[in-house]
Amino acid sequence: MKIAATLLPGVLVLEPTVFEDARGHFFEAFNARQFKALTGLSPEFVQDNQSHSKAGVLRGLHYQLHQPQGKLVRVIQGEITDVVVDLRRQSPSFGQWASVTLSAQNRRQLWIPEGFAHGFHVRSDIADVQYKTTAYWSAPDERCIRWDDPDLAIDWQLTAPPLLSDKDRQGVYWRQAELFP
Ligand SMILES: Cc1cn([C@H]2C[C@H](O)[C@@H](COP(=O)(O)OP(=O)(O)O[C@H]3O[C@@H](C)C(=O)[C@@H](O)[C@H]3O)O2)c(=O)[nH]c1=O
Repeated sequence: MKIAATLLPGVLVLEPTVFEDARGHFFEAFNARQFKALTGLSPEFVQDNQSHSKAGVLRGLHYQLHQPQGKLVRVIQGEITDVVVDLRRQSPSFGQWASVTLSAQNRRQLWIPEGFAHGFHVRSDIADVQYKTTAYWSAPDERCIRWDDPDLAIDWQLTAPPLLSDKDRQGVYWRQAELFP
């Protein structure tokens, strides 16, 4: 497993070691001991989520306010632009965003600690995205920031208007977003 930093402190890119043979390949998608050795962290994951999306779908930017979720995200089919926004008031990168291409081919995983809003845009015909979370989903605790907020000015590298959920169309502007207590 290789690890690389991103522009946002605490957000990490992990790349598993892949063993190829005549049958195909094998890799450990998650190994708690190795994760701790590389990151110093021992997150307790309580949910494994999986979503399937069509080309052009954009989900986000989501976070939970009182029960924040750390997320370990990977793509098992297709390719996405994965985006995080730092909502941690004390952080040197507060209000900044970073994006990483995650695909079934590059097998990269993004570790997003608690304190970030998260979203992704699907660049391939379909994308199956799988992510582990450190807190349970709580509908009343969910918040959504607009993906196209002009102050955040995220470069999603879109070539067409994205396909959004009704909920995501009603995301709030960054300036009005509720921040972690
Ligand atoms: C997130 C979630 C949704 N659901 C249900 C609610 C709803 O009926 C259906 C679809 O939910 P959503 O529209 O919120 O799904 P989606 O827009 O894919 O939401 C996800 O987006 C990405 C970017 C994230 O970071 C995730 O944390 C999550 O917020 O699934 C659960 O049962 N458990 C969950 O953990």
